[in-house]
Amino acid sequence: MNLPLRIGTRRSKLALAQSGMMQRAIGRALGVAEADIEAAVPLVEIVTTGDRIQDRRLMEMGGKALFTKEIEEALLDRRIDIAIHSMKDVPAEQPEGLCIAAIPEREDARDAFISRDFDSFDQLPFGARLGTASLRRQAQALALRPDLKVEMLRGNIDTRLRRAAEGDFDAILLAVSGMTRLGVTEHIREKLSLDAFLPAPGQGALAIQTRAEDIDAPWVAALNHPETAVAVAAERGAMTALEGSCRTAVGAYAVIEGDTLRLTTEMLSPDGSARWRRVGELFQPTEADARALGERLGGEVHAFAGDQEVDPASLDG
Ligand SMILES: NCc1[nH]cc(CCC(=O)O)c1CC(=O)O
Repeated sequence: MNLPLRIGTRRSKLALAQSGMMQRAIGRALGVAEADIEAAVPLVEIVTTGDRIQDRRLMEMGGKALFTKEIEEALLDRRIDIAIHSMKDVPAEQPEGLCIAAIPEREDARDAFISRDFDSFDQLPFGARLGTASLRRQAQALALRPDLKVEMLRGNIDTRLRRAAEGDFDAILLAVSGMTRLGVTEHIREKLSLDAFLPAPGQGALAIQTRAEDIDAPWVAALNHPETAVAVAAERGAMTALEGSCRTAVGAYAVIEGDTLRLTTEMLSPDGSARWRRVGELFQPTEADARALGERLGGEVHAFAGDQEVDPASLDG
C-alpha cells in the first residue's frame, strides 16, 4: 500500500482519540519517523448522517449504519484507506468490498460506575435514578436492583459525565475503555464485575476497516492482536445468533487464559426479571472455531429467550 495512508474519522472526541492512537501505531508499524506520521498517515474528518441527525426516532430507524455509511462510502471511493471503529458499534455484516483487517489489543472491557454522591453500585439508595441509553445496562442493573429508576441518557461521553456531575442522575454507567481513551478515568467510582455487567459484544476493542484487497497490507499484521481477534470472533458469533441490536439486552464476553477460551453470553428481558445465559470453553481455538462456539451458544440462548426486543417508543423515561 502506498503512502499517504489516509484514516477517515468521525469528529467526536472519542473517534478522534481512537483514530489518533491508531495513526501513531500504524505510523510506527510502517517505520515512519514520529515527526512524519501526520503527513504519512493523515486523519481525514468525515461528518456522518448520525452526527447530523438530532431526531431520536430517525436515529433509531437508521441504527448503527448511520454512523458508518459515509465513512464506508469514502473507503469504497478511495478518498480514505482506513477507518477505525469501536468494535461494539460495527454491524455483524461488512459491506461488499470492505473488511475488518485488524483488531488491536483490547482495553478493559468492563463497565464503569460513575456517581457524584455514591461510591459503588451497591451503595445506591432505594429508588435511585440511573442514567443509561443502553438496554443491556438497564436490564443488568435492574436484575440486581429492581427498585432503580432507569432513565434515558444520551449524548457523547463528556455530556453524560457533565450530567452525572450536575446531579441529574444518582449514577450513570459508561464503558471503562471509552473513558480511558478520552483520559477521563478520574470520574470512575467503581469498575463493575464482568459477571454482573457482562459487556456488549466487542466492548473495549477497536476495529480497523479497510478495502478487502488491503487485508494483507504490511501494517495490518503488526496491529492485529490474535487473542483479541479470537475472543471478539466468539462474542460476535454470539451477537449474530442473538440478533443483537440496540433494542435487545444482549451481552457476550470471551477471555483467553493459557490455551483456553471461555465465552459467556446472555440475553435479558428489558426489565431484568429474566436472564438466559450460556458458558462454553474451547482449547486452542482458531477464529472460525471461536465464531462457531459463539453462534452455537448464542443460538441456544436465543431459543430459550425468544424475542426480547422492545418497542423503540418505550425506551425513553
Ligand atoms: N455506544 C457508544 C459507545 N461506543 C463505543 C463506546 C466506547 C466503549 C468501547 O470502545 O467499547 C461507547 C461509549 C460507552 O459505551 O460508554
